[in-house]
Amino acid sequence: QSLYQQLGEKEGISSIVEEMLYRVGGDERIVHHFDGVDIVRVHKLITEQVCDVVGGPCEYSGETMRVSHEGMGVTHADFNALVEHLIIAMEKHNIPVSTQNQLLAKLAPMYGDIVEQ
Ligand code: HEM
Repeated sequence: QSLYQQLGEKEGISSIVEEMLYRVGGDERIVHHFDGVDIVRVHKLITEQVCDVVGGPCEYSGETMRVSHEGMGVTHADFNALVEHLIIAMEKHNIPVSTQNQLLAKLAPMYGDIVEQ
């Protein structure tokens, strides 16, 4: 099974990202970054991006990570908080740890373009 299939394909990814964003919305450490943000659009774009980087039949149509997070002042702790919610979301969807780690490894290289402090 490909990583894309292990994550439940587009539908599974969409629902994992939804769960992650829902949890981010309740996290007072980082929710301020999302004030005034069109969360439906961000959900669509992150789903598309994850689908793309895990080899699914999607083409990410959003901005680069550097441009879209520029000036936000996302910290190391903020980044870890979001990843924590992603892990919990994957746990809730019964994604095996080895699969979780494969997705995290695909996202890790984006760290330098997202975190500014
Ligand atoms: C691996 C980690 C992350 C990934 C893969 C990711 C991915 C994305 C993507 C695909 C977008 C849409 C880009 C576009 O507008 O074209 C986006 C937007 C955004 N991200 Fe992230 N992101 C990550 C981490 C974070 C963190 C840690 C924060 C803050 C705590 C954050 C806050 C935001 C906000 C506020 C937007 C909306 C920007 C806007 O529409 O004005 N992101 N992210």
